[in-house]
Amino acid sequence: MATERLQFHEMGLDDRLLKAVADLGWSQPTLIQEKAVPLALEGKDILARARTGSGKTAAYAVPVIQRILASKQSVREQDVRALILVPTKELGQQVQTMIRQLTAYCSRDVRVADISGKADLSAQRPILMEKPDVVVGTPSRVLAHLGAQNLVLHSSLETLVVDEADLLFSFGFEADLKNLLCHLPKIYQSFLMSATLTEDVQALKELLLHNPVILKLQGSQLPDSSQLQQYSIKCEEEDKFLLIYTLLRLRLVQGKTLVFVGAVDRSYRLKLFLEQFGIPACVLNSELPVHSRCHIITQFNQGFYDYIIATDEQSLADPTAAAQTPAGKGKKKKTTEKGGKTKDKEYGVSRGVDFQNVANVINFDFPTTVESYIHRVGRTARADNPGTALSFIAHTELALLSEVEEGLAGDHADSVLKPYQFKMDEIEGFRYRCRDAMRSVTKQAVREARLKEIKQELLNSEKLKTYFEDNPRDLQLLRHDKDIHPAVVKPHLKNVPEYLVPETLRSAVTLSGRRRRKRREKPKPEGVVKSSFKKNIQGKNPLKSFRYTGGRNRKGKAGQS
Ligand SMILES: Nc1ncnc2c1ncn2[C@@H]1O[C@H](COP(=O)(O)OP(=O)(O)OP(=O)(O)O)[C@@H](O)[C@H]1O
Repeated sequence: MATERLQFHEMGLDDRLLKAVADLGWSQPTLIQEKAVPLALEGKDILARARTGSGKTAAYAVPVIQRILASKQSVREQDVRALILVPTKELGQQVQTMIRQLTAYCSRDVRVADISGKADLSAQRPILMEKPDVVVGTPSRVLAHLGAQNLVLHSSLETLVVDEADLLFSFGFEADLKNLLCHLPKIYQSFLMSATLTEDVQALKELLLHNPVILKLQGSQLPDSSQLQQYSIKCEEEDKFLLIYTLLRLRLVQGKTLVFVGAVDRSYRLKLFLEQFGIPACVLNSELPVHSRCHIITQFNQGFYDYIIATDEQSLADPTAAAQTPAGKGKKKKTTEKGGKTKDKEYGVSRGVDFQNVANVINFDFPTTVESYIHRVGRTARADNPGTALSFIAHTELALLSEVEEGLAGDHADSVLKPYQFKMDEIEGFRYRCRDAMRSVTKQAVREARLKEIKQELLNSEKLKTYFEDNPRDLQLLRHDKDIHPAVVKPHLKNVPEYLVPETLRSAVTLSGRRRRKRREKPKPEGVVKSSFKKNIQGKNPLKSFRYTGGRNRKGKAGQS
């Protein structure tokens, strides 16, 4: 239904900006944009809390760009006018991309540089010497450049944005941020943006904002159940593998899916496990170079992969904390994992990264904090899209589930996770195959999978390109080195014999990669969200026809209580 929402063209924005917004297909501002943009254009400091995926980036980017465009009408020296602080490199690149999209018709007038990447300070110096209008970076990076005099802000800066504000302190940026403030002028406009309002944000508010307008939008921190459906399934550790196999192999979960696990090792375990059934997934973790991480996200967004197995930043708090250890909460961040592997402390998958069109988020391991749950689940149901979140809960994670439910219940009655009644006994037939597959996923296989990833990185490395040009033999050796994790894939596991498929699903699922004839879907009445979980022939969600305990329901009637 058309609302009386203030429209972009009623905000007094530059035509070039409006054209770019139209190109992005944004027919109207989101709620946070509608509220924040006019206030920002009035010059107010803003503290905004709005749920994940609600369009906070453009809520500050649009006024930042507008202000720069307006100032360019008078002859002024080229200078850095806006600084956007982000907690992670992924987010840095994403913010830069969004600003580039919004300045598609005025890219000469508004130049943006993201310095959060891994390049040497000296390599980034020339970029900063050109004084881009907008600089995006992590606090440590920005501080390093300020210290090296590559960046001077005390006379030119007009706007400071702190994106994902709650994360900056928890990522250990507090000292950097305080030092950084000494380099800023006395007066500038500030924005603090966050999906969660923590004590850290409160502390930041005192530090950065002057008499701000506080926009605390939407009661709930996550979309309500008409847009986002949240479920939990109680199961034991081994069942997690059985469940994910069933959900993905029988395509009960459809569409792009992010699977979160609690540790890097575990992500490779899961990847290798799924690979044996012919289910390809890529891993995303802090050990991968930033370039590769961003590449994976871009490729996922472009539809090259359906599944990403991600280790989010909570695992940095305690790398050994897989599913079994709910006590990771509040622990100090480490930057090395077992075995001395260096992790990137400026890595974050679940915070702010705009994975596009994610239909499902699966918490294979449950997150250790309420915030982490919100941010992980917030990767789906973004903007106006529907989404589903499904959490596997081992008994060691029950306390965490209660904590999250409590945290969300205060927020919105709709937010509470509904139990997914799953007939585990009907998929018992798959257990043997899963055990068979798990036997191949040895520590050695996991180690080799990690090595393979590194080998791939070496082959793709821009930095090593010239080295390989000078030393082609090394490149050949690396290329023709025997595949590091040889055929753990067992071809016989790829196919699912029909007799193993629960009766209730036989007519609905896709086996051996062959699709059954698609049923033409009736157009849905307005407002009905299409579930991303595949429906069975009776039109019921097949997952709901399973019961974890209790009697069988051969007819496939919905068994959810
Ligand atoms: N006015 C709009 N209309 C439609 N889509 C929009 C609009 N504004 C932003 N979007 C899209 O919504 C998605 C989410 O936006 P964004 O990443 O800014 O959310 P966010 O609030 O910063 O989320 P998070 O808290 O997770 O960082 C993006 O894909 C963006 O392109």
